[in-house]
Amino acid sequence: MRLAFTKMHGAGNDFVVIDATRTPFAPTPALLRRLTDRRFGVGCDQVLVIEPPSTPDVDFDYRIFNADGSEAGQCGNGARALARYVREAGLSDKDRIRVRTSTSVLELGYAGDGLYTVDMGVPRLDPDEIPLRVGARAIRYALTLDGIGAVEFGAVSMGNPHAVLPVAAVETAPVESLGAALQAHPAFPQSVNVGFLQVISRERARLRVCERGVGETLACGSGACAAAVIGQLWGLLGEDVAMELRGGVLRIRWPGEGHPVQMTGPAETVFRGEIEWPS
Ligand SMILES: N[C@@H](CCC[C@H](N)C(=O)O)C(=O)O
Repeated sequence: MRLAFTKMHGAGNDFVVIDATRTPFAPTPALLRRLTDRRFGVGCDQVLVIEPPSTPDVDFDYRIFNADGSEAGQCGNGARALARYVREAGLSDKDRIRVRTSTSVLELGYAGDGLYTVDMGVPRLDPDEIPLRVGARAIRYALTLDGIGAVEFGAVSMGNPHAVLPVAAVETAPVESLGAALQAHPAFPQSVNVGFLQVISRERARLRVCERGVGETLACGSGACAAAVIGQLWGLLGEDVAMELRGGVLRIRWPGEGHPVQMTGPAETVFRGEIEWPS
């Protein structure tokens, strides 16, 4: 059988997009490995699957699989790629579409100049919703990690769990080692995406993210939203922030608690292809 796919990226966070709007796609772990593996397969951080809507209030369902095969509830960069895919493939003639992930409903649209905007929904700050096992909600949490010591961070769910750590310089931050240690901590029962945030001014910050199920990526859209929310709650960032990631810049707007986060950034199509499956 031949499986058609589209390789895309959003600020360097790369995807294999499968259009399952006409033909159902039920990925096995082996097929996901073939699609995500950068040496023995196509290669990507996430596989994104577009499906027919499961409820009438959305245009499409949107499933997200990390490189390790785990399924995630949110992918902000992927949502911009999806908005571009739907436009290019002529799957909808609407200016804005609504998509359902396993945890969230997102609204996506073209913003002009090659940029796409995603309404990422209202950030969830209650520890039970993240989920984070620490007791009461706080602006900063602390955990003691074996061989590392005490680590302070903010935490939020953007439809997936995020921890955000303040750093003096992202270039020297121990992204993979500290990221992996926090991801394995029992306080995060579903693991966590870990962002390292360097604030430059109230409108500008740098961010590196160790993603759950992947490792460090060139950009993480939900991570950029999480960092903007936590940075604002800490009183360090304003409502509009240019978040500089290794693969590009995302603009994040959050008017404050109870409001949804808007993320604007690029989405590119790299190439289209087919694989034989099973090979
Ligand atoms: N790249 C993403 C997030 C993908 C999912 C994440 N690794 C998780 O497991 O929650 C983004 O742009 O938001």
